[in-house]
Amino acid sequence: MAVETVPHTEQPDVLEQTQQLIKKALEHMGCAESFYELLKRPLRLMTVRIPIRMDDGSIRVFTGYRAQHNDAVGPTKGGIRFHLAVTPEEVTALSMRMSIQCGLTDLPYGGGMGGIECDLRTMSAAELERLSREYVRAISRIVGPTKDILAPDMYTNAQMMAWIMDEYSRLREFDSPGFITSKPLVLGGSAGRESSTVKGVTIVLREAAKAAGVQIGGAKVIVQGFGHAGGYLAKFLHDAGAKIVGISDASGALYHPDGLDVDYLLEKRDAYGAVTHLFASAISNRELLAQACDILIPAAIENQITEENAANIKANIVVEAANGPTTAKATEIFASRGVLLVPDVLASAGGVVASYFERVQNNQGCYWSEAEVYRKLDHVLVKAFREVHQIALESKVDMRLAAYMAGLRKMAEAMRWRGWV
Ligand SMILES: NC(=O)c1ccc[n+]([C@@H]2O[C@H](COP(=O)([O-])OP(=O)(O)OC[C@H]3O[C@@H](n4cnc5c(N)ncnc54)[C@H](O)[C@@H]3O)[C@@H](O)[C@H]2O)c1
Repeated sequence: MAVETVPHTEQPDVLEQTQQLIKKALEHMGCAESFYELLKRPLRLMTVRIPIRMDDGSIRVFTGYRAQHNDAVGPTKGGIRFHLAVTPEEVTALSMRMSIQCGLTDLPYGGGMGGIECDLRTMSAAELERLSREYVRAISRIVGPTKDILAPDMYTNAQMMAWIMDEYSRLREFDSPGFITSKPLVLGGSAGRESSTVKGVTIVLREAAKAAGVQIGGAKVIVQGFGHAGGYLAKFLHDAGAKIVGISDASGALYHPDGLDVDYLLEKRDAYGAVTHLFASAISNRELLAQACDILIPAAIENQITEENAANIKANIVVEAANGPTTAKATEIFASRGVLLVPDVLASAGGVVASYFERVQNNQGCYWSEAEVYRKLDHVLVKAFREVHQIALESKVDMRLAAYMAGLRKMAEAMRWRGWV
């Protein structure tokens, strides 16, 4: 029985938006049309059909993908998501964004991304293990520690990474920890990897505040979303002396100009990051975004800041902890108003940098402390932020376009040297 899939209408838009940004960035960089011709699609996109015997004895056929955007600089690298709405367009767009993240942080990688159409909630652990193992067998010809390095993404975790690494090592008949990152520590995982993405957000936020002349101590901050990312960021900023004047979750928002009690809210928050339903004074997310603050951190879902509300936002700095919270039109409005927008590709780049550190440690057989990982992460992200900011100032473009230009620079040069363009 084939797995049921649902249409995911947003996916082609994500691909189209990513392609448009790449095209615009290459034009600003003075690259010929041939660069875009190659970069508008992945070099390889593999589709696999995977028959799995389910616990009840029936066979179910799953569809999986692996996109490898560009390997001019080095092997591709990127996550795997297990989700019913995974499509080839989605993994294509995400592989392109991974290329940008690797490029702007100067990692020796291009972007990759994969996924399997499946609904984890309906599968047992044994079925998931069989699916993880068969997926890597199905794509084994095109992946490997020097070809394409895998990692977790939505709805995948360290256990699945361990199964995939184990299956790949069996296939190749040698232990291959550097083939996949975010493994359990005992299998060659890296200290600090789990918090590296959100830790990275705090590093670029600190740099953005410096660049905009805003002191974090005493700054008024609104955080949209109070889950893993939003809760961590609210706590980090609160401890750094900022005043968290607003937070929100899926059902509403809380705002107080004198600051909220973040520790109390974190204590009351449930496992889904929900807390505002406990308060009669809750307002809507839309109302929250229009309140006074110096720094706004969207850390929930996409398309929250649009051409309809961008002009009402009071913050001088907006840091996109979530993926795609600001539309292209809203990005333009921010740029025309002088709001410093730190785009998602830069704000969330800490994860792939820490994945790279994990692979370096696997190759060396020598492991670093969490403090060492964070020190190195700081160094890479400060450099990345400064480069992107400088490109934005020099080329008079917004930070999102500047991030794409920084992300494509090395890849474009490598393609030229290789004679691909
Ligand atoms: N988990 C991480 O380490 C991490 C790090 C950096 C960035 N991110 C990104 O941040 C975003 C959130 O991830 P997470 O891990 O915190 O998820 P999560 O599921 O832990 O939390 C999501 C939060 O957003 C809230 N939310 C959902 N819909 C909302 C809406 N319409 N309006 C306002 N709030 C809403 C939920 O109530 C919850 O508080 C994602 O885009 C993710 O990619 C996650």
